[in-house]
Order: sequence, then C-alpha cells, then structure tokens
Amino acid sequence: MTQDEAKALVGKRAVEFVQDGMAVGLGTGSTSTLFIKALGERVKQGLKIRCVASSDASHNLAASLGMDITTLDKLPDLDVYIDGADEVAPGLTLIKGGGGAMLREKIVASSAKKFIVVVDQTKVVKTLGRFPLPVEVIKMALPLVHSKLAALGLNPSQRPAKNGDGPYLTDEGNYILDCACGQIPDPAATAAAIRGIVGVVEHGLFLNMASLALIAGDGGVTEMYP
Ligand SMILES: O=C(CO)[C@H](O)[C@H](O)COP(=O)(O)O
Repeated sequence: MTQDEAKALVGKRAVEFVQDGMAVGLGTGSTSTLFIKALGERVKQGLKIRCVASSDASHNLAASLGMDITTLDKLPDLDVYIDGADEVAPGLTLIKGGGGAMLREKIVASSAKKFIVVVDQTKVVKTLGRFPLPVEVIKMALPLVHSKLAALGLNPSQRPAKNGDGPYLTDEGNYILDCACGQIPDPAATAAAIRGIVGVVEHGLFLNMASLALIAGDGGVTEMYP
C-alpha cells in the first residue's frame, strides 16, 4: 500500500466515528483533506452535522463540498476533532504543524470531547523528534525567539513560504521556526521550555490531547490509545 492509499484508507475509516447531529472539528493537511472529502460524500448522502475547521484551507474545502461549516465562536463545543499528525509516539504524544496550522489545530482540538488522530504508519515513532518541531512566533519577536530556541539547543530555522517567495505566514499572520532538534526524550519539559519564551504563540507538541489514533498500513487500520 502506498502512503497516499494509506491516507485515503484512514480518512475513510475516520468517517465511521462521525454520527448524525454531531459538531465536528475538521483538521488540516493531506490526510485531513481525504477525511473531509470522504465526510462530504456522507453529507451528500444525508448525514446531518455541523463543522468547524482548523485552517482556512479546510474551511474552504468543506464549504466547496456543501458542508455546514461555521466558526468556533459560533460552535464552541465540538463532539469530535479529527486531524492528521506528523509524528505519533507512545502515549499519543504528537508533533503537528507540518502544514503550519498547529495554533488553530490546538484550539479546535481543545474544544472537542474527543480528538482522533488519523495517520499512515510512517508517522509512528518510538520517540518524537525525527520531524522538525514547529514553533509559531509573533513577527517582531522572531530574532529573540530564534536566539532563545538556539540557546536551548533546538536548532531553529525559519520556514520559507511554499513557493519560496519570502517567509511562511500562518493563517494568523505569524512566522514559524522549525526546530531540527533530534530526539525529544522529555516532551513535557521541552514544551514547557518553549512555552516560557516570550513571543512564542504556540508549538507543535500535542501532549495529553488525543484519545485515539487510527493508523493505516499494509495490515489495514489499527487503533492506538494513550
Ligand atoms: O499538523 C498538520 C498541519 O498543521 C498536519 O496534520 C500534519 O502536518 C500532517 O499532514 P499530512 O496529513 O499532510 O501528512
């Protein structure tokens, strides 16, 4: 099974966790896109749900599929949030933010009773840190935060725009520093150290948030719990 096939498989499986009448949080990224498209099919067949998305891209996709999509201020209590991840480690500790949306993703995930992670098996690791850890930063604080992250040994570098033209900007208009820090043996300590830097808006460590991960691979879809 290719990685794209695995993403499509797990996106379809996640739809089974959505029931009539639910308020649903929609994630961001290529796996979430496949989930949203599969969910859109169910909506066309009569599934009645209301949705909130964690990025402008996912919001626009859901709207284009005719889904009932609104904003978190209008629908603040969600039954479930379904989103991808860049890494999943034991205990369902995650790195997210490869798509730059971790601030809104963390807010939407925090608004849901249940957060289900959808990944292909290449995302599963024993210890977080193979994937660079994203940190969202207020523009004027970029040099300050860069030097503080470097002093922590986290090896930050600024994310460029996808088209290579200037820096990457999040949906909230902030910069991202990607930290190629290597293995993160104590994610809670790393999260606390990053959070302690003035000018940091959010980081991509998601700890004690996910309740279930659906993992697609050659054997089908397996479930992982914290
Ligand atoms: O955190 C994210 C976006 O900010 C994504 O969920 C993460 O990057 C995984 O993306 P993909 O499904 O495309 O591999």
